[in-house]
Amino acid sequence: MATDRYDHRPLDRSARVLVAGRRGLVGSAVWRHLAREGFTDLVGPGSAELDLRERGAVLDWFAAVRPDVVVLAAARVGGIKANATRPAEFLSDNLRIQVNVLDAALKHGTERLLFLGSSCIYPKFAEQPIREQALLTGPLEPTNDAYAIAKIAGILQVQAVRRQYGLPWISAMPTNLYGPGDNFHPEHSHVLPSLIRRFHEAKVSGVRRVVNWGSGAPCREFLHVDDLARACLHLLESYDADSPVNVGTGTDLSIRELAALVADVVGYRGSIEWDPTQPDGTPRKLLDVSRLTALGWTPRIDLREGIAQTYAWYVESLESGTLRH
Ligand SMILES: NC(=O)C1=CN([C@@H]2O[C@H](COP(=O)(O)OP(=O)(O)OC[C@H]3O[C@@H](n4cnc5c(N)ncnc54)[C@H](OP(=O)(O)O)[C@@H]3O)[C@@H](O)[C@H]2O)C=CC1
Ligand SMILES: C[C@H]1O[C@H](OP(=O)(O)OP(=O)(O)OC[C@H]2O[C@@H](n3cnc4c(=O)[nH]c(N)nc43)[C@H](O)[C@@H]2O)[C@@H](O)[C@@H](O)C1=O
Repeated sequence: MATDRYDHRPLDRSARVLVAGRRGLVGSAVWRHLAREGFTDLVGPGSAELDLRERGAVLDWFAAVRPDVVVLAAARVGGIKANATRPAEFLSDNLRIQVNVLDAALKHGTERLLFLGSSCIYPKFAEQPIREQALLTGPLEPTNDAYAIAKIAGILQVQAVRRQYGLPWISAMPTNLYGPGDNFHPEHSHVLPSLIRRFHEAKVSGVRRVVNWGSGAPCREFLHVDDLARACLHLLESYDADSPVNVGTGTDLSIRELAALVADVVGYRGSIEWDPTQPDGTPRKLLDVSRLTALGWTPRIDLREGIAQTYAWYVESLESGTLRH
C-alpha cells in the first residue's frame, strides 16, 4: 500500500502534458493555467481527432506521443437532466474513456496523472460538509448514479495503479463548476449556465416571467473553473496519496438564491418561478475542503465576480458565434 506524501515537487515545465478534454470547460482552463505557468509542451487532441472511447486509437496515440503527465478532463458531462435521461451513455462513455486513458498511460510510462471525478460520487445523504471518507458509505443520488459509478471506478483504478505499480497518480473531486468555456445548452447544461442563458434571453426579448427547474430549495457550491485549474496544478505538485481530494469553496447557497444573484448580474427584472415537476437532485452536497486548504490552496474568485465575468464571456461568444451550443 502506498504511503501518504505531501512534499512540494514542482513539475518540469518542459514535461509533455496531455490535457485530455482540452476544449471543454475544465480542460481549456487547465490548458490556460499551465501555459501561463510556463509549460511548453502541452498536447490536447479533440474528440474528432482522437475518440478516447476507441481503445486501439488511444493506445496507438500514447505509444506515439508518450506524455509524461496527464490531466484527465475528458468525459461525457452534463447537468441533471442530461444525466437522468442518458444514463447508459454516461456510464459506458465515461468508463471507456477512463479505462483507455489510464491503461495507455500505464503502458506508455506516464509518470504523473490527475483524474477528475465529481462531488456526485458521494452518497445522496452524506453528512455535510462531505469529507473524502464518505465515499462508498451510502446510496447515490438516482439522477446521476450511472455517472457517479463510472467516476468511482476511475478513483478505484487510480488507487489500484498506485498500490500495484507505486506510481504517484492522484484524483480530485471538484464541486459544481462554472466559467468561460461552459456548455450553455438549454436542456443539457448545468444550472449556472442555464440560468445565465434563460435570464439573458428573457431580458433581451422583454419577457417578464422565467421558470426554473425544481423547487429552488437544493443547495449547491460553485467554484470558478480558473480556481479549479490552479488547484489541479497545486495538487500535482504537492499531493501524493490514495485518497481523492475535494476541490471547492467550502460555502454553498440555495438554487433560489443563485437564481436571484444571476438575475441581478444579468439585469433581468421580471418574476422568477419554479417548476416542481422537474427534478431537484441531491438536496445538498457541500464539500469539506480542509484537506486541500491544508496543502496551501484557497479559492480566489468570488461568486458574483465570477458570474459577471462568465456572463460577459457568454455575451461576447454569442455575438461572435463561437458558443459551443
Ligand atoms: N462541469 C462541472 O460542473 C464539473 C465537472 N467535473 C469533471 O471535470 C471534467 C471535465 O468536465 P467539463 O470540462 O465540465 O466538461 P465539458 O463537457 O466542458 O468538456 C468535456 C471534454 O471532454 C471531451 N470528450 C468527451 N467525450 C470524448 C471522447 N469520447 N473522446 C475524447 N474527448 C472527449 C470533449 O472533447 P471535444 O470538445 O473535443 O468534443 C470536451 O473537451 C469531467 O471529468 C467532469 O466529470 C467535475 C465536477 C463538476
Ligand atoms: C456537477 C454535477 O451536475 C449534476 O448534478 P446537479 O448538481 O444536480 O447539477 P445541475 O447543475 O444540473 O442542477 C443543480 C440544481 O439546479 C436546479 N436547476 C434549476 N434550473 C435549472 C436549469 O435550468 N438547468 C439545470 N441543469 N438545473 C437547474 C436543478 O433542478 C438542481 O436542483 C450532475 O450532472 C452530476 O453528475 C454532477 O457532477
